[in-house]
Amino acid sequence: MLKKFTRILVVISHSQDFLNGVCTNIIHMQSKTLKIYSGNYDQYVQTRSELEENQMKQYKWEQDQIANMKEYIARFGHGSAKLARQAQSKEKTLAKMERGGLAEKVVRDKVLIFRFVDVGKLPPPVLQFVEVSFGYTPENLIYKNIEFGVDLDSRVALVGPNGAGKSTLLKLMTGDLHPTDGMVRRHNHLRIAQFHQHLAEKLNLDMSALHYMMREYPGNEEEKMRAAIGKFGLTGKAQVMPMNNLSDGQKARVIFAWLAYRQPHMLLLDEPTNHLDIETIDSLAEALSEWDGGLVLVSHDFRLINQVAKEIWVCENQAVTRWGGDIMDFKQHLRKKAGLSD
Ligand SMILES: Nc1ncnc2c1ncn2[C@@H]1O[C@H](COP(=O)(O)OP(=O)(O)OP(=O)(O)O)[C@@H](O)[C@H]1O
Repeated sequence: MLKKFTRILVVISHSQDFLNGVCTNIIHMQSKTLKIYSGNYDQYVQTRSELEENQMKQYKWEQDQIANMKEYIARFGHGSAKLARQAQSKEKTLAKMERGGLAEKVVRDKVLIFRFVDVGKLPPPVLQFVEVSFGYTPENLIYKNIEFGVDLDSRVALVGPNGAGKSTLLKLMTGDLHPTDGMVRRHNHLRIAQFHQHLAEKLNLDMSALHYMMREYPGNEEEKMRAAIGKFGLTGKAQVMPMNNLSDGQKARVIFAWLAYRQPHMLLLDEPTNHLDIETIDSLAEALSEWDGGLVLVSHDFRLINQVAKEIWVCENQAVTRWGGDIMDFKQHLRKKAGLSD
């Protein structure tokens, strides 16, 4: 109904699905300024990410140039006549750049502080795939003879085409699926926690987040559970109202609190950002960067991958292959493959 509404409609909502359904413009408020993005919420996230990525590139480039010029001026400004002339010329270029306006560093409003509990170390090998083959049916193998290890200092992003087997690989890691051939070895004390979208379906939405956590982890004091949920940015009334009333992003935070309370050594995250806004994603990225456990991430969100992954593994053609560059190189590679220019 709201979609057919022809006059101006202003909506303030946490629900991204709702915003996607009814909005044709998104207004972003930050540092006392407003910026309008045309399109729905998903388009806003995409455009804002791209603009910020470009802004950061420009900022870094300009700052490098400025640092080089300043160094030159300091070193040669009082040198021989020729060098001093060059230094003067650089001084002029520098002044011109500054007059023209420099790119500002991208600054984010910090809205949430996520925190995972540090768990200490387990000696490697922590999780090992030994000549693993797997297929849901024997005649259709998704993986053939794959071998790799994941340890607590691993920060891996799994990428690859839809249906290549990324989620399947996570399930083989957790033991939800068993290899058709070969072996997955896990350290005896290894605790793995997996985040995936279907966990939200397991929440009892008539319960509050606090009630839910107390039922899941019985024998704990209320204060302790409140603190555990609070670490993921759900505070006050939001902890005690039925979860039915929470946004998808807030429900995701309950799930993160639930996972974190198990104090995993290793987190496997399958599309964790689907219902999260940019600021929440950044909080998650920061928490993951500060945490000392192992991480395997499946995500279409290249920004998140860029922030937290140290390695990119490509799942394709029944194999898992380490990508030589970073996720931006991989993005470039995909664009080239699809015949898209920069
Ligand atoms: N329970 C299942 N039974 C049979 N086939 C399955 C099952 N789960 C997944 N598949 C199939 O296995 C293949 C790999 O699926 P998987 O979900 O692991 O891929 P993915 O790389 O995670 O894909 P996406 O990026 O689309 O999420 C797909 O062809 C999928 O249809």
